[in-house]
Amino acid sequence: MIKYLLPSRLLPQQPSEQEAAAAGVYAGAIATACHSAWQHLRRAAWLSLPISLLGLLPSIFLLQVYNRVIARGGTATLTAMVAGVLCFLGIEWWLRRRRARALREAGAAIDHDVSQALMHSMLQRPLLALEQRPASQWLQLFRDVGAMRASITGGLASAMLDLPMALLALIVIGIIAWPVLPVILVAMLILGVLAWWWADEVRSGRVEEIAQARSLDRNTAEVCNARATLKVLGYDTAVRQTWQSGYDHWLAESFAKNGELENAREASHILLTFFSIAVITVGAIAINAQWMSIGSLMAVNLLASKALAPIAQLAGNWRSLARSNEATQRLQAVLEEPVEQASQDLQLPRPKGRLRLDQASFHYPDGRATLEQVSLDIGPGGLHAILGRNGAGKSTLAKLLAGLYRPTEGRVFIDEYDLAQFPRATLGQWVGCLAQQVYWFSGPIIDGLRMVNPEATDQQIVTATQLAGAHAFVSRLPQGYQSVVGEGGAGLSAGELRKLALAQLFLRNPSVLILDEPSNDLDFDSETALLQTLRQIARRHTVIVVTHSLRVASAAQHIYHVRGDGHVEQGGPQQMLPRLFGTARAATGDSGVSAEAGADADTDADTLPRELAA
Ligand SMILES: Nc1ncnc2c1ncn2[C@@H]1O[C@H](COP(=O)(O)OP(=O)(O)OP(=O)(O)O)[C@@H](O)[C@H]1O
Repeated sequence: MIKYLLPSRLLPQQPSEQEAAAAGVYAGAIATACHSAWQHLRRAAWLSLPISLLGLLPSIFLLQVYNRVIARGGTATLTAMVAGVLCFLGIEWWLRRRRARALREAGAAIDHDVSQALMHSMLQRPLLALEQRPASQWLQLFRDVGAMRASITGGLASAMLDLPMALLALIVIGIIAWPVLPVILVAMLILGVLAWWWADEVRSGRVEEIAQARSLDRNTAEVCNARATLKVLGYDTAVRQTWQSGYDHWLAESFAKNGELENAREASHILLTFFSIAVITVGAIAINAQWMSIGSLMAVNLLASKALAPIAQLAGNWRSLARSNEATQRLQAVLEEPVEQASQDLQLPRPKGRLRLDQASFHYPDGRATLEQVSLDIGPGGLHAILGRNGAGKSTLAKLLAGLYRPTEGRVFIDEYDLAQFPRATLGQWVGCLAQQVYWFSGPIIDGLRMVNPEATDQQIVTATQLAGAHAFVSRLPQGYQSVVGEGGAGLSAGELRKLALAQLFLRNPSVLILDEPSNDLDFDSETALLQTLRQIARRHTVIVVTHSLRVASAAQHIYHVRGDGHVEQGGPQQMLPRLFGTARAATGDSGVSAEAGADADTDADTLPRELAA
């Protein structure tokens, strides 16, 4: 953190253009945020100078009261002095408010810039990178931004800004009560050394404590996510024990470190009192020797606390600096990770939907190869099924075709365009996906549908839900399309959620639709209706379905068998299905589909994509 707040000439050399391009585009976000915070911090530092001067007033007032008012009985002088001090107190209050505001603005600049960069960087990363880090870790990173801000707006910043006051207090002490100056200098030295020593102790301990707190957070988040599953499976005892052991470990560490900090704080307090007594003792001796007045001693007592307080305060605030430094390093490392390139300004013609894999291979980061030099030519148009055993690589192939994963070797094309040149946001308009796991954002159903296509008309929304088989059940809800769904789709069944997600996909009207096990959770009639819909859409769009269902596979015109050894074989259903399922074809059950089960009887599915494209 400190590194980023240093003046620019003290900062390490700027990275070369090549290095900057290799790093994430958000790598400079913290430095930029600190630069804007620095403007506010500088204002706070300037404001600290008059505040420091005004901070000397009470001691000068005390000195004058002893030397002029009490010694000479000057009531008029006292009245004038009180009026003057009140006036200056007003000014100090105003200055202090401005300084506090400047610190708040510095904190807000950090919070705003770094949080935004973090959110953008998270949403712009490739899917594979997102899959490597769980949600709880992202939440912790957002909390880290708060830790960075706290070190700027908290006690540490105030202590630093009060350091000029300490210097001024020393100068005044030197002028009005020089015999006690050595005592105060020694006190400052001892407190400074102790602050540094404790800082070291706390720094190392704190990092360990933070690591444990983070691991506990992750564990807690996982248990919270799995709470319903644990209840259903009934094995919460083992999980609770693991969580409890992590929690106890962290609590013990935190308790010990808090103890160390409290010891440091209490020791500072006792030392301050001890030095105050030392000042009075030395002052009394100096008064007896007529080297200074009683007024000077009273004033010096106040001044000594002004000189020593910021140093004592530093001791108690190293913890927030250690936490902030640790948080900043972690955030910097994450922001340096690469993100997807920004979308092109050029509006390219909408592709017809021909997908082509050219000698494409894909390896997961652990080195496992899922696909080896696969070449495929899919579409345009038609219903295509990807089949294979569990773990063979079907979803991986679907993600490659959707541009969600980049091939480690070879290339993937949509029409003549290489997918690698587009960020997912651009590709999403052309290649729509229905994921294996459906997630629905909380809020009214209509908002969730509009989210994917804000320009969709009411008619288009209703047609899309009819086609997806969702209109009937949504209409039956007491609030209809305004019904509020909970986080992740809580309150709806798995099949209902899948139908709504399908409606979202239709609303985007992409050239290629890739559906990962779309008939999961659907009843027989709904699956039949889905097949009818997909076949109709496949007349003008490329529809690719990852499936284990013989009925869905039977409806396809082309089959791609992911063998699990990195290779994919293809052929027509007549040739492939008997080999894969031991039977030539399943009954698709096209007849007798109820209106509630899927596409409404009066919905012309064939016209829907054209209507949505309008
Ligand atoms: N993010 C990942 N990191 C590492 N390996 C992964 C990752 N995702 C999947 N795999 C592995 O890659 C292989 C293929 O996974 P994939 O999800 O493509 O299988 P699938 O054919 O869709 O399986 P299923 O029918 O069970 O859905 C599996 O062995 C899986 O363990």
